Amino acid sequence: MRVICWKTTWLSIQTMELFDNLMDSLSGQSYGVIDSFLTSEEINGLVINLRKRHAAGSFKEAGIGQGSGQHIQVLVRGDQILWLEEFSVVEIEQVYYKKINALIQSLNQSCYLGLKDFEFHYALYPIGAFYKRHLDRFKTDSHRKISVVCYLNEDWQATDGGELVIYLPNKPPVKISPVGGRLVCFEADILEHEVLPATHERLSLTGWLKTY
Ligand SMILES: O=C(O)CCC(=O)C(=O)O
Ligand SMILES: [Fe+2]
Repeated sequence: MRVICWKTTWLSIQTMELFDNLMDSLSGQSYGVIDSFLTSEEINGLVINLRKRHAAGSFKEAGIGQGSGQHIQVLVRGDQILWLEEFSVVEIEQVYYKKINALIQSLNQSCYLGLKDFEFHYALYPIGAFYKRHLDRFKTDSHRKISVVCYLNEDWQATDGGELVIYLPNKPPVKISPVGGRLVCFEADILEHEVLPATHERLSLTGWLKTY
């Protein structure tokens, strides 16, 4: 369990505006997007780290379910993942965590979400891999409040596919392209979503903001 250090974070006016827009969107339609949450240097650093660990064989086929009930099901999801561990966090991951902590602080201050913890994994979707329509929150784990996906694909084109499709109640689904640096947040227990296959490897950092 990670302990979040509630240091006062000084956010730029621009970041505050981005967070405010995200929170409006989250409270209005249960999802929100921040473009350019990461700079291209940050994306680059994370991708280098992701690729190094992938080459070292640290990634595993992602499973479905939780704990010992987890099983691998390529017909449902075809991504490979690596969880970020608290004690092996390299500098560039700390930069990411710092931004996530600032976001958590804003969400708690404005939306009273009581977020205290988070967990993230790298995800690599090989060409053609997908993740069928699903809900992120496990039936037995009500602590995952907000799902957060940050994309690490530089030069992603609309024709590359790999969109995240979010299914909204009583509205047409929304398709979001996994453009590098883009951050998508949505309510983990409310919005079903899926990942469409892509014509390129699709990289991301995916995680959850939790109440404990
Ligand atoms: O990568 C995405 O766009 C979403 C991933 C996802 O739904 C998940 O890992 O649960
Ligand atoms: Fe998901």
